[in-house]
Amino acid sequence: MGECLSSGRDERDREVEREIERDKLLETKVHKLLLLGTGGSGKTTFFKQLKAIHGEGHSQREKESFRKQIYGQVIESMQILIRQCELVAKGSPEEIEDDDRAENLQKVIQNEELSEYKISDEFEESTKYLKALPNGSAQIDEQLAKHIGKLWAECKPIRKMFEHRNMICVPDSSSYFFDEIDKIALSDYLPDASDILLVRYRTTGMQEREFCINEAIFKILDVGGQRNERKKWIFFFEGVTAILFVISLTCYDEIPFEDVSDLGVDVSSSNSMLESIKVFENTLQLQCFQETTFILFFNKADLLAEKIKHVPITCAFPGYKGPQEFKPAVEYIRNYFLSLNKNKAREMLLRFLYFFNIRQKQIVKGSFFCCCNNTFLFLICTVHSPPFFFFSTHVTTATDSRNVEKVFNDVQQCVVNWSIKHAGLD
Ligand SMILES: Nc1nc2c(ncn2[C@@H]2O[C@H](COP(=O)(O)OP(=O)(O)OP(=O)(O)O)[C@@H](O)[C@H]2O)c(=O)[nH]1
Ligand SMILES: [Mg+2]
Repeated sequence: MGECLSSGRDERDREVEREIERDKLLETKVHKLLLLGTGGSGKTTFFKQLKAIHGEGHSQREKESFRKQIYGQVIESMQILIRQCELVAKGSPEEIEDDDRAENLQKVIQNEELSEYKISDEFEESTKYLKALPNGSAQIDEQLAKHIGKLWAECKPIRKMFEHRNMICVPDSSSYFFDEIDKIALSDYLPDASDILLVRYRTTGMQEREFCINEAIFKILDVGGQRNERKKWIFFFEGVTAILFVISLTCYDEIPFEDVSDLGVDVSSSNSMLESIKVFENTLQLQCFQETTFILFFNKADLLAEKIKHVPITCAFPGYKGPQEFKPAVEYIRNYFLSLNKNKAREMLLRFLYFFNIRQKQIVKGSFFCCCNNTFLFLICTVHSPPFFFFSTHVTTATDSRNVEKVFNDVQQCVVNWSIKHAGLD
């Protein structure tokens, strides 16, 4: 009986020790999460959201810098739209041969009436004003706002050209800023939360921040996703706990920014989704990530819900035979990305397949699917852990704070559980 009591006490002591170790691990360990993905997928938008939700928010200086970015995006977008309308409306290949965007665009819209892109004389003053702005001018005053507002509200060719923004690198969010032009032109204008999330600014280099999410410490790194920026990724690979790989669900009909302005690129073989697939595949194969957790964000769900009604995903996935509807399309894209994994130890049908229901905070062993609020979570582990790593996938809208907050709570739990398991403290 005495032996029984003492062995029970030993067991309890060990459990208490493990709990202390676990708490220590959570308090001291900094989980390094690296945001990767091609340009425009939404990495910085996630980063900004985390700053707003779990960080100190944006300072006055940062807001002033975002204001400058917004001015830049609005002016550049309208200038591109004007130029493309003018070039395409000319209709003669000789006249546009020095401009790749227009050349590419003409191939796509050759069945349309090109004269529909001709901007009529009543807008001449406005187009002249915008074209005469010096390069990099970054200030929107009342007068400039009047011209931009008029072109956006009344000029049909501009609206029509905006529908082809995927071919000419005009960001989706430019329509939002055109609509808000009067607010932006106010002398005391400072961007609000939505403006900050929607401005498009290509990241160069890297920005990092530490966030405390549910008492665990995360260092999150945001890097640039454009081709020349991707060459720098390797400098940030050391000590990564998990890769947060962001994929734009809407880029299946887009041309990569680098190809739009590259002379001689064949647009028929240039596609942002194919580029994202290639980059993901290459990242999976890197030796240093063979035991790293991958968390995939299939982002811009809100935009896909609209785009899928007009543009089939077969542009990038000719093998897709399902309906052009949101759910089956996302499911197909998600499975396509997961199928790129060639690491046997990571493979889906491992001997143990666990699905982790975050809401109920319990592991359900052997079930095949678990769906919590549009978020599919796969927790895959090898039979002989460690090594122990998993894939999890989330369908996200990075501009939606509530969605990001929920997704990161899930990510936090997964990463922390992984750390506990990895340290042998589960
Ligand atoms: N509507 C919508 N817009 C989004 C979403 N995610 C990102 N965006 C917008 O997409 C644009 C590009 O997002 P970024 O976060 O700058 O992309 P990035 O991956 O950091 O791009 P790089 O810095 O070039 O690598 C911005 O205008 C964002 O506001 C989303 O889920 N929904
Ligand atoms: Mg960025």
